[in-house]
Amino acid sequence: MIRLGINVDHVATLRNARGERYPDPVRAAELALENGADGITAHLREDRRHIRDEDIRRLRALSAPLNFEMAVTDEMVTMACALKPHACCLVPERREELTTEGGLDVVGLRKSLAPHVSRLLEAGIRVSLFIDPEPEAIRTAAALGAPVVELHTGAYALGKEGELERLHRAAHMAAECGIELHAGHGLTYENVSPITKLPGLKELNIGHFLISEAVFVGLGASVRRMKDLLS
Ligand SMILES: CC(=O)[C@@H](O)[C@H](O)COP(=O)(O)O
Ligand SMILES: NCC(=O)COP(=O)(O)O
Repeated sequence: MIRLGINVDHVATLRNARGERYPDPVRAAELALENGADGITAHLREDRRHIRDEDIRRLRALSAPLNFEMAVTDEMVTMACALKPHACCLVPERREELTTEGGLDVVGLRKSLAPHVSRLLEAGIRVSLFIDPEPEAIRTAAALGAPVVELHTGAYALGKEGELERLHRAAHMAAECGIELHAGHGLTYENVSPITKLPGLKELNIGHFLISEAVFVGLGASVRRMKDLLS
């Protein structure tokens, strides 16, 4: 069974558009969980463009697993070690990016990543590295002691040639390295099914499309339909 993590970032985007207190990402998380979500993902960006610190604290108070997405900085690692979410997913961030454009450069940043990964693991937090589907990145993630990798499916979602095959090769490498396989970014009802066929896939994190779909059908229905596609 593939677990479904619902990313509530863009509920916060809508809230922040007017500086109001609604729609509340925590209420969205509760509704998603009532409708089949297995966990909640939220990305506290350094620029706080959507999820804010208080959102993360309130999401952590829910009984469901929180996958805290964050950049690899002292600020975020310290916050994560204090909050102790179920999981942290380490992602790259560039201020000017519209959305997460690529995976974390675990090969190039291996030396600087190592102490942060160790610190999070020592705090009892499951560490996931958000990477492009590259064999060397997976081997490096395993060498860093990360128990999970989340493959960036953005290029696949944009229809880039050969991406699904690339993801399959990466999935086989993750199995060889004994590292748990997750995936996410840009997934929709239309493109998710081939991703569910990745060998060993345990979790998908999906947000933007489902929050967008919720505008028309409601969040409960939006989540339930995706959950059905994963079963
Ligand atoms: C890491 C990832 O793919 C998602 O969390 C994505 O970053 C959502 O946040 P943005 O929409 O701000 O990119
Ligand atoms: N890590 C992927 C995620 O959390 C959600 O990405 P998206 O579905 O909002 O593109």
